[in-house]
Amino acid sequence: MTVGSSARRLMAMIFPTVPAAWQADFETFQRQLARRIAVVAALAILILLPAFQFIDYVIYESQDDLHLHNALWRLPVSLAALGILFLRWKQPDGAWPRPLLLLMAFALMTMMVGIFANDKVFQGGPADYTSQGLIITIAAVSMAATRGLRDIPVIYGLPFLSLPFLLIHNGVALSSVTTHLVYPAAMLVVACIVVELIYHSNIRSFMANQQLKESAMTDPLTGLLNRRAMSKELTTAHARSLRHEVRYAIIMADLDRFKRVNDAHGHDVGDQVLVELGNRLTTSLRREDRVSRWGGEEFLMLVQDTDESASLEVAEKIRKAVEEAPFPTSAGPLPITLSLGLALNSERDTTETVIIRADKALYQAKQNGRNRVELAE
Ligand SMILES: Nc1nc2c(ncn2[C@@H]2O[C@H](COP(=O)(O)OP(=O)(O)OP(=O)(O)O)[C@@H](O)[C@H]2O)c(=O)[nH]1
Repeated sequence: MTVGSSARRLMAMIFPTVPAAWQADFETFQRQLARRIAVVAALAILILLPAFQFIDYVIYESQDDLHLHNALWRLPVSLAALGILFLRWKQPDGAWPRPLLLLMAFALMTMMVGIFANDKVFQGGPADYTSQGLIITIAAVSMAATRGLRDIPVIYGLPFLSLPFLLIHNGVALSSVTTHLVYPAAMLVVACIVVELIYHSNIRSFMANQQLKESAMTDPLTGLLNRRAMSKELTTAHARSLRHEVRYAIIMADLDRFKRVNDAHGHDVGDQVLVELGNRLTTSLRREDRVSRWGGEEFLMLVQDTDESASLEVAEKIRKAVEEAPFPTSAGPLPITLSLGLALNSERDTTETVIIRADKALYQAKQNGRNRVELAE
């Protein structure tokens, strides 16, 4: 292994990226994560901000300007939190979680920076208390950056850029503005690191989960759907067929005289034939159709939105794709053929009855000489 490839593997381990095929699932994962964080953060905000407002009154009783100022800074973030809880109730599966979470985080940082800038100059004001508040807020808001570093400018950019102006506006001397910026700037750097670590650990846990999910759904030899996953697909297709009044077809396919291949060339060569068959079946079907390894050398295919002549054409195309070119194996090219049974669903069917009819048609194809398609009655 070269130094370059080791470095690349190390970088991929530290900064994993999501493969294109999983992007849609990753979006869903991100949205669910953002929704959970948004709801918890909104509840925390709606409990903590009124509590802080009350504590301000108790500690700094006579400073009405301070209370009004703080209440105004606290209002937008409280509204954003209320908006999140409202949408969670009205549109639980909507696309709002990420944008609203970012908006609430931005409002929270703006609030904190505003209060921080004001308390720095307030006579007897709670400067230390807001410095600590700023640190805690930055740490808490880091959770809102569900896309890592790229969310930071959205959340922190404007509040931090406006901090020097707020300080000057509140009467801080130009010469001491930079002193007041040290704390927030240091926290910003820490936040960037934390956010990136959280983001990549999220990606890693998503990928681990996804790999588990995929391996529970696929046949390890051919990479096709396994029987369990295909059963789910059939249930969905059946419900869809009833709802939209469209038909689906099930094609049950079985290699002809496959035992002879195993006996003559060994199990490994037999496995190579199964893998090649999986590829040919997949490339013969449309994207919305499904192929599964139903049992040892038996494959079940689901053809969506179809009718008798179209599905017969598909089955014939598959048969030809297997027959027309020998299968490349380590024992050399082997001529292979496939028998297929085809059944279309009707209103009276369940998925099980369609499978039984496809199976019977397959049996008929074997009886009638193999390497052929039979349509179920
Ligand atoms: N290499 C390999 N062979 C398998 C696998 N699963 C099942 N088989 C073999 O598939 C063969 C099926 O044989 P049979 O049921 O007798 O059928 P056939 O020889 O294909 O004959 P017909 O179906 O009647 O045309 C058996 O030899 C099984 O061992 C597998 O995962 N790998």
